[in-house]
Amino acid sequence: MKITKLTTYRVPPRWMLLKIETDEGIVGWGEPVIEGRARTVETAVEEFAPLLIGQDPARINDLWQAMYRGSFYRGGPILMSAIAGIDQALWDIKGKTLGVPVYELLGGLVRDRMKTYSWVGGDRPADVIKDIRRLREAGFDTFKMNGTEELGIIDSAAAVDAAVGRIAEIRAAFGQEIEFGIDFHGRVAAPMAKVLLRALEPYRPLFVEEPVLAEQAEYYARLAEHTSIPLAAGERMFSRFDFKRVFRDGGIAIVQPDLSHAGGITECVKIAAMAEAHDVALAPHCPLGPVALAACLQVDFVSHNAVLQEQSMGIHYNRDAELLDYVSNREDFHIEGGYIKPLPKPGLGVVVDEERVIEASLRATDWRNPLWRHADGSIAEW
Ligand SMILES: O=C(O)C(=O)C[C@@H](O)[C@H](O)CO
Ligand SMILES: [Mg+2]
Repeated sequence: MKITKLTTYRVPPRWMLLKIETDEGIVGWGEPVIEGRARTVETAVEEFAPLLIGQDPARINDLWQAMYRGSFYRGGPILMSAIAGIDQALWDIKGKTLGVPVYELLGGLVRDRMKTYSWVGGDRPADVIKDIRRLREAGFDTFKMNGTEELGIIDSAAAVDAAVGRIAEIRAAFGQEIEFGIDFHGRVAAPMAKVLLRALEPYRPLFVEEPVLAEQAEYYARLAEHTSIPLAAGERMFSRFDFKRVFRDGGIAIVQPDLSHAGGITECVKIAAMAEAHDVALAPHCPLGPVALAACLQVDFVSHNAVLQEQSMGIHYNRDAELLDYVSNREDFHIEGGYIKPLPKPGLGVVVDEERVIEASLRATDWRNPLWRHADGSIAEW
């Protein structure tokens, strides 16, 4: 079998889907995208195409190494997202060729269902109580929200109290009937992370995510000494080589590689195994589309240390398209009581409605994350 064509489709709300065709008619789908840089990743995919056209899609490991090591300048969000989507599509082709889901090719299931969580509140964490109530009716009991609005490197007691007060309200409203992660989203600098973590302790969040920016990873171990709250990170790390420093230095209890940013299934199963060796849990990051989620689930179902799966149903980014809009086999993505079952179909397990993708690609917009500024006019982390 030979790879014959790569086609990318940028689609609302902010995703990009990749179709890889072969000379035997089997097609694989991937989701190579970095939110806010879809066109840049699209160019990176186009630049990898000459390396792939004419090659045997079954040789995923060799093609992965050729894309990664064939780039003298390597790693980082753009190239690793391009490789991720291509890798996903190659695994999709392999599974479809052999007539089995990818998890069967990775040693089979380690669990019968996977726990998922939903986002509540928006960029500025408002209305979380209302959102939790609505999603609890849909059977969810685990949630994630932004922990703060803009926050200064050093900020006021009032800003801390506003952040903590929201969490206190949640516990007052729902007690221990729900669990939730708090995403600091890189908005919190190390000095304030200590203050906030200490103030949030009484409310026992399931985890605090990106307690500081990924480029401040050396603080994870120090912050972990300072709090019992499990710390999570990973969406802005892009390969084993980024994660190995986190495992070496410690401090992170949950790693959250993004299957569409960190080199795809081939790389993320290795990151998952590294995490297991360090007694670190896996909770893949996935605020993206259905192909990314399907790739996450393939890794979740073969990873002993997988504990939680993010999915974007109802997330505040999905303005003009929802998670399953481009999927024909929506029933396979049914979430019951917050759990999802293994996707039964061959390959990644997602049947892409190509007509809807093509139609939607005609109205794709260039999503960009907002640029926030503090009251003094200086740039604020979003
Ligand atoms: O889902 C998460 O954990 C996030 O932090 C959302 C963020 O990743 C946005 O997708 C960036 O555009
Ligand atoms: Mg996050």
